[in-house]
Amino acid sequence: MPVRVKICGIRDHAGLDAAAQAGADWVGFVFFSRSPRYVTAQAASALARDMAVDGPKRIGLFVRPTDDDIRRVLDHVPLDGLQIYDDAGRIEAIRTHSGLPVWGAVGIASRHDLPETCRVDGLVIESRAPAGSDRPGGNAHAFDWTLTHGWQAPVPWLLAGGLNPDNVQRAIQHSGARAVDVSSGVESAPGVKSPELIRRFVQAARA
Ligand SMILES: O=C(O)c1ccccc1N[C@@H]1O[C@H](COP(=O)(O)O)[C@@H](O)[C@H]1O
Repeated sequence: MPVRVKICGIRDHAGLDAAAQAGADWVGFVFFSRSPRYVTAQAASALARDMAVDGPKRIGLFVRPTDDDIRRVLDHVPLDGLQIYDDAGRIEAIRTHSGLPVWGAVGIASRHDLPETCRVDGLVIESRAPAGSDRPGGNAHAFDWTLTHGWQAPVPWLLAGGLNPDNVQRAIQHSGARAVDVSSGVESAPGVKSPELIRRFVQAARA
């Protein structure tokens, strides 16, 4: 099974088309207004509705959302799953209410942060946000990939944080990840996806 790839922070058709043509498994839409990758529900709807049924699955990323925040987006955008930054109990509740597959994001500083049990559909394992950052992810910040080596993950997981076309293969080898997630590392400027970097990233992850 090839390594699976998520391209997060899609904001325009150029990025979306590049991700789909490169064969990405998932694309992410960021519904967090402090992010340079923020998209409104209306903008994401225009992108998501044009996607082929056999193309990448559509993941909505939320940071500490209320149920209404999620409902307002789902009223417009046909999402296939949610990526949530919140505490474990709240993420499980969102899974119950939304009826969609839910991935919980977990910031890792040491091996002790890796969950041994959970009640979600997947985990996004990434570095803790650096001090002073106003967002919990999307900081182009990597952690020690060997921390996940040999971890008995309770559910499928993605490796994220600071990945790019030049380091993704090393990251896969050191971490043992079978799925990877990237945002900053495939951009020419914050929030601007580069079709060329997207192509190179997917190719490198699957090499
Ligand atoms: O991309 C963002 O701006 C963002 C904002 C808030 C939470 C998460 C965010 N992005 C996610 O963070 C990881 C790693 O991103 P990067 O490759 O280091 O930029 C990834 O899951 C993004 O989807």
